[in-house]
Amino acid sequence: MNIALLGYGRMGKEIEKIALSREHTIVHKIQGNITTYDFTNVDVAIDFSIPTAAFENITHCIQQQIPVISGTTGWLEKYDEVVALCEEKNGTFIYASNFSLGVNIFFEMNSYLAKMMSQLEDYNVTIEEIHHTKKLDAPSGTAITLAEGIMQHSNYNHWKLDKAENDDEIPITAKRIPEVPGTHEITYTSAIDSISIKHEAHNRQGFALGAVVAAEWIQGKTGVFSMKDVLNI
Ligand SMILES: NC(=O)C1=CN([C@@H]2O[C@H](COP(=O)(O)OP(=O)(O)OC[C@H]3O[C@@H](n4cnc5c(N)ncnc54)[C@H](OP(=O)(O)O)[C@@H]3O)[C@@H](O)[C@H]2O)C=CC1
Ligand SMILES: O=C(O)C1=N[C@H](C(=O)O)C[C@H](O)C1
Repeated sequence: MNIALLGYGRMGKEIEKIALSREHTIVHKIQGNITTYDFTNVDVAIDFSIPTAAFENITHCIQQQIPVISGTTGWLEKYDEVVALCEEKNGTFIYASNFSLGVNIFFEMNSYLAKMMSQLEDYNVTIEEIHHTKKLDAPSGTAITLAEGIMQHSNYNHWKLDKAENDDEIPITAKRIPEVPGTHEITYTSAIDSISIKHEAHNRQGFALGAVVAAEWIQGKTGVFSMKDVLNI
């Protein structure tokens, strides 16, 4: 595949390594103003840029009929607009707050646990995420996806950064510690005990591999997909 990297920071560089090891070619490493690049020979664009650039990057590719994989977090208020454009243009798009296989298994565990806990009123849930100090957004996209998974199966209706103010809010704590690639923990606490599940990334390889696998999987397909589709879980 000929890949255009939209964003060539920590993730862009990690994706390049994995893509080259799987015999793909990087045709562009785009760090700004996407409109100046020629997409004629591009099979797929992989966007790991910054929250303020993701929407323009993604919509530009959809307009040019280039399939897009996006892992950028912090721009999701415009997700529905991207879906609408994709449908209008018969385009191809995958967003995932987290592309790693481990976290996608963890998402399933989170839903299963939320279902079991939904009848147990003595327990309150909290989410904690820890990331490196260069991260621009808080809470992490993964923490938001985890909160959404809990809300689907419980009486919680919102998430709230730091302290919850109402009973139907899931509090999310975001900690920033140098060099941490990404840790997420969900804890249910009662007066009697606590139950926790945790995912800890040791490096960025899992995120990058998942994004490249998604780019390979999406070839020849049209529509809006998720990592659940890619991994068939
Ligand atoms: N879904 C997932 O699995 C994962 C998602 N992420 C997310 O991916 C994103 C990138 O993370 P990370 O690589 O660590 O961040 P970095 O800051 O290391 O990289 C972002 C890069 O985007 C560049 N950039 C700035 N403006 C644009 C633009 N208009 N178009 C393209 N690129 C641009 C930046 O350039 P410059 O420095 O010159 O501004 C920088 O090199 C974040 O939103 C992060 O949360 C991260 C890991 C996993
Ligand atoms: O910024 C990061 O580094 C990460 N961002 C993603 C997120 O916001 O969930 C995924 C991963 O945890 C690393």
